[in-house]
Amino acid sequence: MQVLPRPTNISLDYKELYQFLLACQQKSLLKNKRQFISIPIAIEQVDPLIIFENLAKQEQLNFYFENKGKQEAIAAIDAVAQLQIEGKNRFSKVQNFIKTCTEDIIIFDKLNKFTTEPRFFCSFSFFDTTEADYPFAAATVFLPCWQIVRDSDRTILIANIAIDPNTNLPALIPQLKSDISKIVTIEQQTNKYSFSHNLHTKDIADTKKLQQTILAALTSIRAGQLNKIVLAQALNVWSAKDFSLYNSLDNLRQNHPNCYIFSISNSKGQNFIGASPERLISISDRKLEIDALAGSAPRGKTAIADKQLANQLLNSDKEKREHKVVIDFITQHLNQLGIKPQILAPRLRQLANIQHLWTPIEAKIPHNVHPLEIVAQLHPTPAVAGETRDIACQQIRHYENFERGLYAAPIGWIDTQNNSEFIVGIRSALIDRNRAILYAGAGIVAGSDPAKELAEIQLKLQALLKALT
Ligand SMILES: C=C(O[C@@H]1C=C(C(=O)O)C=C[C@H]1O)C(=O)O
Repeated sequence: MQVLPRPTNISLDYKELYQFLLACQQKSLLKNKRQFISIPIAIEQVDPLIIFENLAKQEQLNFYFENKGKQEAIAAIDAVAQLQIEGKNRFSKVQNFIKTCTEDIIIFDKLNKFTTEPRFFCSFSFFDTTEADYPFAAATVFLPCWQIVRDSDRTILIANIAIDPNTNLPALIPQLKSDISKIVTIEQQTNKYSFSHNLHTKDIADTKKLQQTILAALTSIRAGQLNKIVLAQALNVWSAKDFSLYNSLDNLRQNHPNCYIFSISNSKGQNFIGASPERLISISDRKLEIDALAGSAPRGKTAIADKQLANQLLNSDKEKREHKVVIDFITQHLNQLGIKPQILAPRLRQLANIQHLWTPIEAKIPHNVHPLEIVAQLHPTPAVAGETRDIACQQIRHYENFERGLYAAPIGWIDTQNNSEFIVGIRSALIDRNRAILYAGAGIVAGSDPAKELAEIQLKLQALLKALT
């Protein structure tokens, strides 16, 4: 059980807000267009996951993001505007949607006290299109009704509302007041429900077949068809009871404090969740940060064994080649956008169960480059597809007998100032009531040992399985 200080009064002048909304309604009348009013409110430090658990409903679009190590957590609940699309131009269509909505956003923040802007939350699938029965669209973007952003020293709640000439403002204010009061008085303590593990599992791509696929991929690599391919496995899991989204996310953040914990719902009862160590992009005041992450080893059981594994990883030719392919690809594709990256020294990214070779990449981005142009250029990187990209993607389609869907694809947010963060949705699971499909993969290059790659995938899947309750 976790107990946090209970939120107290918040400072929002509803009379002043009413006058402001009247002026916004006038504007909407003149423009003949609905306007979005964004109302930021500083509230006491809360756990956004508890708010998420209490407020988020299965029939709404919802989004959760947390990096415990960085003391950052975001909950986005329900949509005031949304778009779900398929197809090749999905990144630019989402960009246009954000641009159009942003033109209609009016922020009620007269003193300019808050630097937290309203954010658009997005998920993309690995490929441009998804199979007809896959429960998420190839691209989803939404402006939430409620956004809660907590960092190390403050929590900002944002209410986004749509106003048109017909909106009944006298009725809206008491509703808003009651909703805000409900949110800030949510009991900041929670009891985890006890849940007996009775999980049944079945590999979709059975392990023997995956081993054969890895051998076939190695033959293609030797024949010079490609340099690297990332092959994944899907694991079907059933439980007697429905999985608890809250418990699973809470487990993930406790077990993987250095990873990005995420959850996105499709408003039809399915959720895509995971704990990813890989940041595709993060942009703050035009400073771009990217993680090149590829090349792995397990963690050792003792400090000496761990150090030995780390040293082997840092010095292995095969792992270094697998890693370099990712750095070269990112550099090249940023150059194509006129971005000159700085490649920092390679290092280790040590997680609870696994360690990776990691090279941080930084750059200052020009004013005219939108975060989604960078995402569109980079996705999928050779960390999750391979090299060359097109051939690797064709072979992934050929070899993998399951829909990747949101696995290994960009998930994140963009605010109205083009600050942004997208992670790569690896080590993830599609949850559908009492059923789940777990996904994890590994990069194959010349010299890969199929048994080791299979063991790496199992290690990643087991970490997820442990969190599902
Ligand atoms: C593809 C995944 O992870 C990727 C593959 C890695 C590897 O093979 O060394 C390391 C990190 C990720 O780039 C996954 O976890 O599903």
